[in-house]
Amino acid sequence: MGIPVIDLLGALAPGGPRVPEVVRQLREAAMASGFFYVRHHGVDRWMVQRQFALARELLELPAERRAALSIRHSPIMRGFEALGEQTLDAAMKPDLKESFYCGMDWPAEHPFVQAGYQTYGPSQWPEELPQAKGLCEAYIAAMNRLTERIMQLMALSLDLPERYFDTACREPMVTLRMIRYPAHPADADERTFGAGAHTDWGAITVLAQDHHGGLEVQTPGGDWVEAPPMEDAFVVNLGDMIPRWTNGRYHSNPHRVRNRHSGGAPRFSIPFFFEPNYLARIEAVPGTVAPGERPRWAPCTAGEHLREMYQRTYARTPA
Ligand SMILES: O=C(O)CCC(=O)C(=O)O
Ligand SMILES: [Fe+2]
Repeated sequence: MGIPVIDLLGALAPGGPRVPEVVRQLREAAMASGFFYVRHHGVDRWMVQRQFALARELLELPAERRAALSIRHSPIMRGFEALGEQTLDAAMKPDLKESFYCGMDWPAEHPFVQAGYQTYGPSQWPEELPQAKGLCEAYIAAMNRLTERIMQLMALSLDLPERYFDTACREPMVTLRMIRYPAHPADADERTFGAGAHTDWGAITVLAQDHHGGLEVQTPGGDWVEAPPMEDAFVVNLGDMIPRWTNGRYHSNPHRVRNRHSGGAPRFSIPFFFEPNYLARIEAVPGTVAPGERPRWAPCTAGEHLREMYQRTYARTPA
């Protein structure tokens, strides 16, 4: 089973001619692995290319500069993650990747910033790259538009009103991550990964990957399939909040990365993580719990859910 490709042409705006067809395809993908490609997604190609160029510049800053702007210095995990700092699959070795995390620019007086809530606070921008903040914020704005639309299509796919999730998605928790994976070592054992098998934690992840490949996705049957790069397409996958929101009807499947096909070059990828508002209540939506049955998950807030997940893989507690 491959990963389906969903063409968003004619479905990016409410009332578009292809909305019913896209909603059907989305439902099918969400009930299978929770992974799909999107084409004609409305994000300019040059914007994605520019973002990859920036990812390279960021992750090629001298190691001591990156260490000075480490996520360890940020209560909300913004900044640079070093090689081996995260272990996405606790049964495996630490991940062979390094990354830069940033987010939206919230005003210091916003109540969520004041409260120190995860994701709502300042990023750490390197002064050597003065263009970084503007580029990332523009990219995040484009990703926000795309994900908000995917959430609307998802609402339709659950026979809910198109704007059902809009309120929960206001002032969302978003994280943009730029990752560099060194080439997979020739002598690596089977416990070595660029990113160990994991599910994403939020609602929607939109991933731009370079041309090297290396992402693998677990199918509902348990096999691992490659999610090869596709020009001008993003890989979209559902995170753990979606099963919680749909009482298990939609899936967030494990995936992992090994940079094995690049001929020794590093692999870059840019995942954008979209989660609802920190205070949004995540509980089974209407129509997903059969009469007489109990929901599979206890309700929680989106913030509680995310906080628990960071704690598990970084062995530290963000706000
Ligand atoms: O680099 C990739 O292709 C995937 C990264 C990923 O799964 C993540 O950051 O959650
Ligand atoms: Fe992931």
